Amino acid sequence: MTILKAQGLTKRYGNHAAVKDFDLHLRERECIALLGPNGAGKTTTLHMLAGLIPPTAGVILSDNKILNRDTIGFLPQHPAFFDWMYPLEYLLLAGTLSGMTKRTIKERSLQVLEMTGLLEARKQKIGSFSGGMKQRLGLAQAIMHEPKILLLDEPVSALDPAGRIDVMNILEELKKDKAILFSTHVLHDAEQICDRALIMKSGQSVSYENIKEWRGNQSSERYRLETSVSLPIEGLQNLYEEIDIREPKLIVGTLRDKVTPNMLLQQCIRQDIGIRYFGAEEKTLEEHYIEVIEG
Ligand SMILES: Nc1ncnc2c1ncn2[C@@H]1O[C@H](COP(=O)(O)OP(=O)(O)OP(=O)(O)O)[C@@H](O)[C@H]1O
Repeated sequence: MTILKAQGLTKRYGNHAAVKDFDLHLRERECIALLGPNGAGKTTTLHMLAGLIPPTAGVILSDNKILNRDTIGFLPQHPAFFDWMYPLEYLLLAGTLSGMTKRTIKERSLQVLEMTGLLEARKQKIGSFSGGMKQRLGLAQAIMHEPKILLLDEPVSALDPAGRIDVMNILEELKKDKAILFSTHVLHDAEQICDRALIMKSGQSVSYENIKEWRGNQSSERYRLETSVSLPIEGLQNLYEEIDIREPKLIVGTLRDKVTPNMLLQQCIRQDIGIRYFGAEEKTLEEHYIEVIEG
């Protein structure tokens, strides 16, 4: 069932359309990545969906009714923290702003700190937190009131690899009972965790892929060949229809009609080329993204 629907969403600043005719169908427990270059309109879209800025045109519905803000948890791109506060004070503030009672806030704060791996750090001031811990506290704030929908603006872009993995693991858990829409420039994460990827360019949605179906639809006729020596390409080249020599020891390509992978491997053996890896290669979301953005 669609839990968040947007139709014809548009935001104009003067003559400039930051977002134009944007449609979205976010289903229960679905995770969608919002991708696009800087300035594509991702933040503006998330702000409209979160009710932070009014759209110039278009409608936003939840369960086919006018969106109730209580169903949304939002993590801004640059969450503001008071360094002198303790995490529980910050969550008290967030819970109070969401209209929660003091008693519920107390219980729920400990739960969300546990979920975000910050329970042990509850006696530390926020000022002593690392970037990753702050981002997790931002997530804790977003889920305080148990929203059904999470909107996250670049939750991992500013984090180091360990911090990114922590946040991604939390999102994996959260998506078991929440619908999540998050913007990111880290395409690998989007590919790992999301059901769909929505690519925006110049304020418009230009590609909307179901990641599983998109993978299944790919004809895996590209092969990746990694060798232990720099490739003497003569002899191999005429077996390929299309060839991409990425590095001296790595080529990716599609074989000619009637050429089998075995024939390619036999040719490598004849030329005494040591094979380190050979296998079918699927297109990555990153390659698809670049084709869509540059196309
Ligand atoms: N308050 C504003 N006034 C005028 N123009 C704005 C305003 N907010 C955003 N824009 C413009 O709208 C466009 C979309 O901006 P937005 O921040 O939504 O992009 P984004 O995809 O989130 O970019 P990034 O990846 O850099 O965060 C940009 O051209 C931006 O300059």
